[in-house]
Amino acid sequence: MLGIRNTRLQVLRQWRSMRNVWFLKMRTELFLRSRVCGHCIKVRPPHRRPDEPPLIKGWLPYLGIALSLQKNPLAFMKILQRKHGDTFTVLLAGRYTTFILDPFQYHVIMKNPKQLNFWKFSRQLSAKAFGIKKFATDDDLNEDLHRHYLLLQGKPLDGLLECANQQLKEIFEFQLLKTTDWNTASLFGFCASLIFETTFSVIYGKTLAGNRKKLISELRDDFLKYDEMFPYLISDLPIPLLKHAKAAQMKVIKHLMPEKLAQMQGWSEIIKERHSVLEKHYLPEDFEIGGHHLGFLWASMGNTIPAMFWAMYYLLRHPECMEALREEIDSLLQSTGQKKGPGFSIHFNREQLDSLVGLESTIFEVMRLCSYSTIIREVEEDMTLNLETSSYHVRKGDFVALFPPILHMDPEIFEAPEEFRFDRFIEDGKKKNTFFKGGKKLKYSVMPFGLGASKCPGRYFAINELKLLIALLLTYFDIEITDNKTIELNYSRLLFGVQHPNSDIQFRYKVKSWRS
Ligand code: HEM
Repeated sequence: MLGIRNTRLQVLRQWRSMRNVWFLKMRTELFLRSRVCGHCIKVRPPHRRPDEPPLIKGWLPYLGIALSLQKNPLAFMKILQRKHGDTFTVLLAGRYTTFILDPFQYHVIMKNPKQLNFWKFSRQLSAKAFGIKKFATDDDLNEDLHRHYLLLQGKPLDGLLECANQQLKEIFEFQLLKTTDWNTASLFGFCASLIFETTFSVIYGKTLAGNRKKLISELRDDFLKYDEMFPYLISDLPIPLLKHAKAAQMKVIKHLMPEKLAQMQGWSEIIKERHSVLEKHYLPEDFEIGGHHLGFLWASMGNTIPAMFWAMYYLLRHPECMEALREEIDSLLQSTGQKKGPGFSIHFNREQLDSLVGLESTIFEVMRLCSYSTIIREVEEDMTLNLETSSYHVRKGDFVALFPPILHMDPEIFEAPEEFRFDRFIEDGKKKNTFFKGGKKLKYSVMPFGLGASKCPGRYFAINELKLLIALLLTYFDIEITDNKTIELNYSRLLFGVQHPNSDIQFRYKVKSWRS
């Protein structure tokens, strides 16, 4: 009798504990559901259908595998790949996301631009990160703005680079070349300041107000605070920090409202055109105008700043690379009749920058190691993904994604992929673009700039700006690292571009001795 009672009690306890776990899960889910805008938690049958990719839901409601992925994205994706193959679906922050890891299948995204839609995802991101809501109701606005991205390439790019040369001449002459002794600085802060001031002036021109230095420093500091908050803004989670993140966003938007930008002289062609488009779609006092400028500003610097940091970090850690690049730059200066020496007289045009194959290889190697840009599309209607080896059904509202770090760190493509080798992208003194996997030529080998509809329109400017800055720093300064600590990637903005370092590092620089 007592035995039966004990068994009943055990069953009751088990049932209660199961019920509590279930309640906890439901409460978390409902809480998140009530706070999360734009996404709904998908209700799925507990098992995948036979024609769907393997499904990994993780153990956390809503978040799914998000935390495991963020801890060590590459290692975790490799575990999933070993277990489930090159195509699988995961629950990731409220979305079922099908990853295609086989680089020979990447073209699926390009082949189905209508069924695999970039704009929906991009609209949600613009609303969260930049406060732009109008894309959801005004398709023409998106198209009008996109048309002008061509002003970042081709002939207009020459103008932007000319302006960058002028801008850097000022920064070097009036700031960096002023002292003759060693200066110690934090590398990330130094790179962020240099990229911010150069890029902002190239795109928006210069302020007419007298206190120019103060204004640009204020804007830079507010932008960098906003950028720090960026992962929280896009995370979708109801975290207390979100309030601070929104406040930081608002602060930068205020700097970028039309009446403030009207005080700038020398807008680039792209800003003039964007201004006309925004005037057509908004009233002058509409806050979203500032949001559009913030979006463009972030796109132009959000990745370039950490890319510059990592390029300098690897240069400082690899003297053989620094030496080789110095030789390459010196020989370009000689062949173009330019003399190193006191005073800032050096100028590099696009053709000259293009000839710096060692520097370009270094930048691509840095991107290979540090870029986690993930290509994401939303499935418009239930559809079949026809891959070479098999076909999979994916559902409306799910995401399909490519995860290039798997490609970047594939030892079959890049020997010793975890090592920094600055000359990886050089062959017989020329740029090397051809890489193989399993004896087959790859169409894509390094993908920091996205693919297809979402490919970065500023990529040529970005590479040239980085080259220009690094070439000038190496020409005018002796540079040394003063910290011994090893820096790693901080994955807080996982899936979004070049990752930030987990810590800053000290370095020192001194104007080359010909000046003394
Ligand atoms: C190292 C530097 C850079 C990297 C790694 C980079 C990477 C990317 C990536 C991956 C995207 C696509 C995002 C997506 O799929 O959602 C993108 C978009 C974009 N980038 Fe860049 N970018 C860089 C620099 C720049 C610069 C310097 C500019 C402008 C001067 C720029 C302008 C843009 C714009 C306007 C978009 C949005 C395109 C659209 O809406 O379709 N980027 N960038």
